[in-house]
Amino acid sequence: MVKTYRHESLLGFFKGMSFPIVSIAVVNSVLFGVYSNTLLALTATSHQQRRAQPPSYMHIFVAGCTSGFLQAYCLAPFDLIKVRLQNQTEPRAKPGSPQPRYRGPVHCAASIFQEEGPRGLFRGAWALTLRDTPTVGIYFITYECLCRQSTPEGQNPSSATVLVAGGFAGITSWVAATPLDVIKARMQMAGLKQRAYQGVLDCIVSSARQEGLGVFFRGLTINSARAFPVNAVTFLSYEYLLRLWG
Ligand SMILES: C[N+](C)(C)CCCC[C@H](N)C(=O)O
Repeated sequence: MVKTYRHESLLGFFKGMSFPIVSIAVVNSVLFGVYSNTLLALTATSHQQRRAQPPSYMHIFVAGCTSGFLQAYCLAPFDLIKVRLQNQTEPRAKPGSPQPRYRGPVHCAASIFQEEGPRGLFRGAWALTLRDTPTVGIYFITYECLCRQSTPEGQNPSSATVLVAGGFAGITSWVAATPLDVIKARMQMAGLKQRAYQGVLDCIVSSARQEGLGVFFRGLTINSARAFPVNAVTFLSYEYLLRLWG
């Protein structure tokens, strides 16, 4: 954090932000929409009915994994651009300093498209899918379990319960997701700052061989620190919007 601030000023912390802000609405819409509609297909209960007829944890896990798998492909291009921009560490425009490779998210997308073709925008998508499919299942199971433990049967959880359950769902799912999150980011940077890999398995094996197993938990602390507030607010919005419109 100190180096980023000194090297790139406060703006360094908001690099690559415009795309995630635009994309997170679409990705969350797919994430929560597929989850809720898969539960509707599995249990024939709407969101409101599920408080009185709670789905089984198996159904919640299946719906979460389905949602994680489908939202990964919506997320992949936006996530790639975010990682590429966040890994540009050239100092802010100082005379004589080397210019960063990408001038911004649109230039980044156009450069990847020109240099690597449309498939280039899905670099790291497999690792992202492997990361998100099981961990979104864990995400929703954790949320539902904590809500049920703190809410009388048949009632809606309170705002405090939703915030705490959502926050811990975020942390739990990111703890499970961080190893593959590291691999995903390396696959997305392959060929630029990272050596090119022969695939996800090659990236996992060579990273473990060269840097030890600790490499798979790089970023866990920062991921967890941001995961609580982000997902607490996400679930509160989800619950209240559905109560308003559901
Ligand atoms: C499944 N995985 C842990 C990767 C993400 C689940 C939480 C996603 C949330 N939008 C966030 O940014 O934290």
